[in-house]
Amino acid sequence: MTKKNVLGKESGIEMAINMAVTNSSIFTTAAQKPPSVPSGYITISRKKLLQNLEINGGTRINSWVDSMRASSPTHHKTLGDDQSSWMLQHPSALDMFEQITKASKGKQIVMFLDYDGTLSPIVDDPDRAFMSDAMRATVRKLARYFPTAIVSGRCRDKVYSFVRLAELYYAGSHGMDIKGPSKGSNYLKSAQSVLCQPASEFLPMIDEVYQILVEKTKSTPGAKVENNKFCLSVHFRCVEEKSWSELAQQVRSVLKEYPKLRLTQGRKVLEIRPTIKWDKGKALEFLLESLGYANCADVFPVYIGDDRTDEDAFKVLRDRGQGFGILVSKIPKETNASYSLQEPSEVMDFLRRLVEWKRLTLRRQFRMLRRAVIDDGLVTKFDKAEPMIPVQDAEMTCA
Ligand SMILES: O=P(O)(O)OC[C@H]1O[C@H](O[C@H]2O[C@H](CO)[C@@H](O)[C@H](O)[C@H]2O)[C@H](O)[C@@H](O)[C@@H]1O
Repeated sequence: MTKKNVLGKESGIEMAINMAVTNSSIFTTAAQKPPSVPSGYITISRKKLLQNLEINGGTRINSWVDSMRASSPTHHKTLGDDQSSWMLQHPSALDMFEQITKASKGKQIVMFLDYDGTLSPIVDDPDRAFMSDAMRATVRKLARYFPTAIVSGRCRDKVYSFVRLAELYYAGSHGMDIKGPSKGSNYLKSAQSVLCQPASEFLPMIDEVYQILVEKTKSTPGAKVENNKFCLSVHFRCVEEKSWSELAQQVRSVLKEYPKLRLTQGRKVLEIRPTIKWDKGKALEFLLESLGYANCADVFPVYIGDDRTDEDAFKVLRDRGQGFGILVSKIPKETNASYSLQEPSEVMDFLRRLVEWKRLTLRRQFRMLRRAVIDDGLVTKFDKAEPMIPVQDAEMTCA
């Protein structure tokens, strides 16, 4: 039933079905359509797709499991035609750097960064997904130049314990737990207290389901249930592939008793979350609004992420026609992102280039301003003031 393409990955049909399982509201209008799928992929009508989903729970489980299998980069070694075609549609953000900065000209860039697989490499143990010191230093510099938010499926406290930068915005639990910087934000001071928890009423239910799932899955070697406060993750990464269907079935059977919870899929993980209409895309909109960019044409949001759950944010940007998404992936995936990066090390390169570009741009602007002041004969006043203004802050004001 599963049609593999030349890279041995899931076919267009399977991708489409899996995406629909994750978010059935996707692709409802022509305007929301993602870029057309690369040649060699097969498309399927929405009606047919929904029929496929209705067949039975088993089909759904199989498609999750097949998709998890397919998403392992170790299965894909060659750069075939499909990959080249996909790269044409989603070129490397590093190769397109100049075009990207040109498009942002005169606008305020706001950065949104997913954590796992974007800032930190994917590892077997979710408790040891540390980001490197070099990445931390890069993100710290980034936040000096642009408002920066971490948007993660993890519990907010947990992702903070990995990132440890108090000057950032954090949206944990797939955006269901948002908080502004606790120190040193150069941007909207009142946003420091921003707090958004649209799923608070689900806390007792999530805790209850966590206990049940821990109990239910403990007979499956390698299975791990992670409590992300407003959502849960059931990890498959260390479970033998032959046990994946059974584990997925166990999770599904628990969820049957909780119609107010839904299942979505990540990288070798099934995620349980409230059925509320809230996701990383909504979190992005909420943060833009909190920063004062709700109806602003002069904002340029950039979202970098590697996961299906990041697609909600990519789609928001595509629909708004503002900024763009960057998908971190070594393999072609159906996506609403415009550009791609292969792995966290490329993300770091991209962020460093962005910092350097902004630093040089601001220095140039600062020099021009200084020249203008000198030309206007205000040199004495200006020269007195200069040492009082740290270059960083002086640069910020003319951004
Ligand atoms: O939104 P994110 O920040 O990308 O969080 C999504 C999930 O990330 C974590 O799981 C993933 O990374 C683990 C560590 O590298 C890996 O072992 C696992 O297989 C991946 O799915 C996190 O543990 C989950 O709770 C998040 O939902």
